[in-house]
Amino acid sequence: MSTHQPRLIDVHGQPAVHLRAPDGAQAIVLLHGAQVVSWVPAGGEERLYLSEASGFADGQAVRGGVPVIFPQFEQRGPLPRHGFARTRRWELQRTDTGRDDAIAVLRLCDDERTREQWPHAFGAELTVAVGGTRLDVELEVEHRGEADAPAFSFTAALHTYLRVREVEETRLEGLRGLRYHDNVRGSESVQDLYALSIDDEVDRIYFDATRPLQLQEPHRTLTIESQQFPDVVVWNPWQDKTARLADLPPLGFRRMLCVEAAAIGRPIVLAPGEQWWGRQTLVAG
Ligand SMILES: O=P(O)(O)OC[C@H]1O[C@@H](O)[C@H](O)[C@@H](O)[C@@H]1O
Repeated sequence: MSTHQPRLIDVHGQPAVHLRAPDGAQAIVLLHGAQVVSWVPAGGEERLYLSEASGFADGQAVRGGVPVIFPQFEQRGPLPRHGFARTRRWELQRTDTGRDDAIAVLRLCDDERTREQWPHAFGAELTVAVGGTRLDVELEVEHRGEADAPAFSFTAALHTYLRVREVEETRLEGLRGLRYHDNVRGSESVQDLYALSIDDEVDRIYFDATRPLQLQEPHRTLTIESQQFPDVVVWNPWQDKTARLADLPPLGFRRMLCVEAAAIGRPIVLAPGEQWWGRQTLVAG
C-alpha cells in the first residue's frame, strides 16, 4: 500500500496543503483562513462549492469551501463582519497520513493586529481529517492570557458551502421543531415542515439543533453532524443578493447551499487557561 504524504501546493497564489488518505479521499486546505476549499470522498466527487469568481488575495475572504468564522459571527459585535480568522494566514502545524485518514492541523494565535481588534490572548487550532466518505473539521480555541486576565467571549462558525447539482431539487432534513431567527424577514419562527426546500433567499439561524441533518439530492445524500456547535445557519443568497456579490457568479447560488455549524445564540465564554472545541462532520452517501 502506498502512502501519499500531504503536499504543499499553490491554489490561486495561496499556499495550501493537499491531503490524500490511503483510500483516495482528498481535501485541500488553504493556509489563508485555514479554509478547506475542496473535499472529494473516496471514490466520489467534489462535495464543496468554491466560487470561480472568488478572490484569493491576502486579507480578503474566499467565497466557498469551509470559512472559519471567529471570533464574531456576522455583524453581531464591533469586529469586521464574520471576524478576522477567515482573512488571516494560519500556520501549518502538522500533517499526518494514517491507515484510515489524512490530517492537517493549522494554528492562529493573537498578534498585534488581532489585539488591536480584539484585545485577548488566544490560540485557535483547526484540525481537518479526511478519509473514506467522511470529512471532519474541528475548531479549538484556548484562552492563553495570564491567570488574572479577564474572561473573553466569542461566537464562531464553520461556514460550509456544500456543492449541490441544483439547489431547488435539494431538501434539508432534521430541523423540524427548532426555533430560528430569519435574517431575511427579521423575525423569529419555529420550523414546522419536516424538510426545508430552497426556492428563494434563505438566511436563518436555527438554535439548539440536536439531530444530525440530511441534505437530500435526487441522486445522493449528505449527512451533517456537529458536536458542541449548538446552532445551524442555512444560507443561500438567491438571485438578487448574488447580483450584489462580486465574488459569486450569477448562477452560483444554484450550485451551493451553506449549512454552517455555529455557536451564536449563547456565546462561548473562556477564562484564562480554558479551552473549547466544536466539530462539524460531513458524511457522503
Ligand atoms: O458575504 P459574507 O460576509 O461571506 O457572508 C455571507 C453570509 O454568511 C451567512 O452566515 C450569514 O448568515 C449571511 O447573512 C451572510 O450574508
